[in-house]
Amino acid sequence: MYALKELENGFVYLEVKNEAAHAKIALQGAHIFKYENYNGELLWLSQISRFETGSAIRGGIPLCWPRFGNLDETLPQHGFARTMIFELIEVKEVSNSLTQVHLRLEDTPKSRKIWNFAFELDVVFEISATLSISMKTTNRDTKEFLLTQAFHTYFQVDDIVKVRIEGLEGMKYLDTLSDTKAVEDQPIEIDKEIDRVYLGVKEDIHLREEHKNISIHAENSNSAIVWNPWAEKCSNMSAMKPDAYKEFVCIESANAFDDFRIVQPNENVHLRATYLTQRC
Ligand SMILES: O=P(O)(O)OC[C@H]1O[C@@H](O)[C@H](O)[C@@H](O)[C@@H]1O
Repeated sequence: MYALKELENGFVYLEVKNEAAHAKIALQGAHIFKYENYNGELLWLSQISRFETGSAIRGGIPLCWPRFGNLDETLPQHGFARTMIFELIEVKEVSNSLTQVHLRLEDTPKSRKIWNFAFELDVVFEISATLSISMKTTNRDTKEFLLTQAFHTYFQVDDIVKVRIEGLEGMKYLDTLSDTKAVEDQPIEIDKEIDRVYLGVKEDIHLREEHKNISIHAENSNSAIVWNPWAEKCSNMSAMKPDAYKEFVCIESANAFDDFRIVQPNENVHLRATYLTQRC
């Protein structure tokens, strides 16, 4: 079953339930903020996140589009899609345990003021025993445009200091905190602030905890970001409780930095990620 729901302030989201999973997707930002299957909840959501037009939800999977990060001073950090209202194109109950949700954003006078291109951004979720999300960017303009993008996925974890991230060993990364480059020599464990952009990513990434493994399979992505703000930054961030950094890690499948795309008129670019959860 699925239903469109509206909060008192007019904020609209789609609720999907099938035999395999339960999900909630806001029309603002095509932003999934809940996905639960028989292995429990996948996504972290801030207890104090605002659900209101114009501010991005803190948690779930914000879409960074048409920019990842803040290198382009002409655009807001992580682009503008996460605060735009998408159109719900279709919900397809493919089987008892698979629901497809298709949302679309097109350029508007408002988006043209921020980024002066004609485009379509099609986002498709597959809600089943696994979660998959894809973004298809189509250039509807007469001139090419540059695209960087990411699924800014907040994974819920039991305890950040017990997390181990595998699959990025041997990868080059840019440490954006020190603005230095290095090569990852071992699985990642987190005991302080981390903000790294990995390049040349080819393999699946695994987020391992004592009783849970999450595998991230990305398509058409050669970059990934690992981020946790840790205590000091967390206490200064919007819509985050001071201790929230203990409960999540962001592992973002991206086309970021050197992994940017140039999209020619009438061409499109796909980015897709699939998340598989396992109890152990
Ligand atoms: O607060 P925002 O705009 O959602 O960004 C959160 C974080 O997003 C991450 O992707 C960036 O690497 C961090 O530098 C940034 O702080």
